[in-house]
Amino acid sequence: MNSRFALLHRPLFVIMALCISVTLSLTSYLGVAKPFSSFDWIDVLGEGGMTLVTLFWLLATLFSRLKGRVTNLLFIGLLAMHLSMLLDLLDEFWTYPNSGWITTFESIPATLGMMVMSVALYHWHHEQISINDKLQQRERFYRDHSLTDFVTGLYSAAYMKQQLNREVQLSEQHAQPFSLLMFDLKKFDQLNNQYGTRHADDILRQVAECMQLNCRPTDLICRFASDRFIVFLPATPACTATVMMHHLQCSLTHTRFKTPNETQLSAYCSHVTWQEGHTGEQLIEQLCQQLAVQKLPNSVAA
Ligand SMILES: Nc1nc2c(ncn2[C@@H]2O[C@H](COP(=O)(O)OP(=O)(O)OP(=O)(O)O)[C@@H](O)[C@H]2O)c(=O)[nH]1
Repeated sequence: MNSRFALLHRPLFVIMALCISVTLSLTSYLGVAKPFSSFDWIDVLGEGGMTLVTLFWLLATLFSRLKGRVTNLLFIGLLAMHLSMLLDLLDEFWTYPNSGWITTFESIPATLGMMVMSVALYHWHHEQISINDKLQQRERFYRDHSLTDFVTGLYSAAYMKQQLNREVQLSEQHAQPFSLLMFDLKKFDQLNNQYGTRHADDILRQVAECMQLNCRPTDLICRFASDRFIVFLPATPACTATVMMHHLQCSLTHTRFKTPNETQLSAYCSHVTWQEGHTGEQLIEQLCQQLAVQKLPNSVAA
């Protein structure tokens, strides 16, 4: 509930107060008080409870909804039900010798109120569908433009490319080399077929964790494509990059990944170190070419 919403509904609060005051005044003006001994306390309790609950629903609606058609319909329906309950409660305390129509009338607002409420709920349902649609569109927008990979939580390829281009510019100014590693899991397709996508996704997540554990805090790991990862090693010369690549490759090979059976993985890997004049795309192209060579049937790595 939000008190700021209530400020939007000042006219509805006035209407509610007016209707309740008129009902109370009318019944006390037309009615004759019943003797205390004839009060039926069980009825008072039951009808009083319903009167309070409908009043609470009314207030909750005004404190939690914005202005609009659904709010107005809910207000009308709930107010009519509340007035019916109030009249029902009041005739526990008053009799109406010359105005029996009040007792006849008391159940009509409830019926009308319920009909209006039904219409309000129908429109509320449609309102909710359209809100959900908008939320889904927004969620898709953020997911599409997200900088992280949905499955592994690693950085996305788009983010890596952004960082790479920035780093190429910086390196050109400061002539400081950086390196990139690329890993491609071997026969991941078979794991997908053997264990199904859910378990294969789990493996990708565990691979991501394994790489994070074995990289330095300054390194940036991204999931480049399906079972392909890139590690960006800032301020790292070629010799250190080679050591890091073998270290990561060994870590992947020696880890037992949790699946229905424990699975061991191996990966093709390549590395490249920035040299003056190279663009980010060229570096990635070189990494991919090295992997393609390893995948050739006659290659040792294959
Ligand atoms: N579970 C899961 N599988 C994916 C995802 N993205 C791509 N894949 C699957 O990953 C597999 C990659 O297949 P390939 O590129 O042939 O790789 P591979 O089987 O490892 O082949 P080699 O690299 O030559 O050993 C395909 O079966 C894709 O459907 C994903 O997000 N989750």
